[in-house]
Amino acid sequence: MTKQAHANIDTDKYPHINRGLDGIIAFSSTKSAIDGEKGELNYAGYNIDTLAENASFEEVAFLLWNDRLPKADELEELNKQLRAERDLPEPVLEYIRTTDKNAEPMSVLRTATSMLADFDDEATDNSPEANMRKSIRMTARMPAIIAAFSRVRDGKEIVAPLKEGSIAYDFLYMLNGERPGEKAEKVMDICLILHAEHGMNASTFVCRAICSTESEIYSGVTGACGSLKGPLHGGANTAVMNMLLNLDKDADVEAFIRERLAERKKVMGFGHRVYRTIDPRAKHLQKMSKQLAEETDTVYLYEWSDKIQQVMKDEKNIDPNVDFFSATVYYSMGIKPDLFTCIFAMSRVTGWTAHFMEQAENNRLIRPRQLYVGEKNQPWTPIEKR
Ligand SMILES: CC(=O)SCCNC(=O)CCNC(=O)[C@H](O)C(C)(C)COP(=O)(O)OP(=O)(O)OC[C@H]1O[C@@H](n2cnc3c(N)ncnc32)[C@H](O)[C@@H]1OP(=O)(O)O
Ligand SMILES: O=C([O-])CC(=O)C(=O)O
Repeated sequence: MTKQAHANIDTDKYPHINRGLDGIIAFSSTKSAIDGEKGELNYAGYNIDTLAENASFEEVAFLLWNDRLPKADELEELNKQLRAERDLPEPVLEYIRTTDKNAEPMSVLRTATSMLADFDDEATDNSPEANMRKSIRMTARMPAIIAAFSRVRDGKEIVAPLKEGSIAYDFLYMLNGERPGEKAEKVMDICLILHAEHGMNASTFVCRAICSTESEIYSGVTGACGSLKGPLHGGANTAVMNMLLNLDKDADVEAFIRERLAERKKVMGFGHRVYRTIDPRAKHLQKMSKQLAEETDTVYLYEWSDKIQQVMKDEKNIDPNVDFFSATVYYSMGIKPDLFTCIFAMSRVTGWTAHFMEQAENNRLIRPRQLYVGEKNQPWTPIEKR
């Protein structure tokens, strides 16, 4: 009955209803520009290709938080702060040690990020200065949470951060218990750059909506984690890998995809609300996926991905998004599929916090309207007569 009420909406009478807020401009922002037709993405004035080729993730974080690139001493200072803040409070480590080993890593990341607020004296200080310090703290600590849970559930000791090098370097060190090579660090760094910011995506919208009530930044990031983990958003990278790993080695991938489409099922890692062509981030990830597959024994996964891309183009004219090739990149690096979305989050925290601070600077409560499609003023029926 309720479903029927939604289906019966007279769209001539209510032309302004916009399911999914598609195309609605709700904010102005200096953080990123997406040209969905051209397949172009800029972060605060810099093309993603330029950043992927030249920047470090830490430089991108500075750019998103300050709308300009850092000078050498500013980058050094930011790196110093990011390294100094990597330790987790003991109760957060204890939560990670004692939570269910089968918990979803994104749920653990969400809960532990929320807990960080309890051990931050500045948690409820909404001043721009405190928000910047908390953004740095969360960016520094989220990788430690992910790595710690990954080790604990595998029955291994938690590895403390080295507090050296880049976020990518220390994350891989904490995850694997050994210092990463230059190439692995570089690949991870580029992945973090590519995932840092993307306009008014669902999780960033959630973060801004939380900010708009004058709540605080840990709540914004916690809510954003909850939004990102859904399979229609950041959770798609895990879903892509699970789809590939569930196929038999001799599977007819083309037939598998055609069958899914015939059943009107979605193929994860494809399609986008804004892009009408290939996601510019996917191009970088595809290149890395191919190279890494050739260096490991996972060439078949790249070949499957390539085939899926062709079928999706032929059948639906739909292109890969950021989640499609990131899946095989992380897999080739030996990372477990259910950690992929966490890696997305440890990058996107920079975009979320940048938007939180931007919203706080120019705030208005976010509160759209709904069209009520139910009954009204019904007579009361006593419980025994219902
Ligand atoms: C980081 C990110 O969040 S990137 C997105 C990650 N999500 C995914 O990869 C999940 C798969 N993709 C999708 O579900 C969608 O493309 C979304 C959610 C990303 C965008 O959704 P919307 O803008 O609402 O588009 P919508 O879902 O209405 O799709 C429009 C049409 O394209 C089809 N379509 C879109 N994506 C796909 C897909 N991945 N596989 C098959 N068909 C698809 C839909 O079935 C629909 O077809 P129809 O008009 O015949 O019904
Ligand atoms: O913009 C979106 O809707 C989703 C996306 O690609 C992202 O958040 O990176």
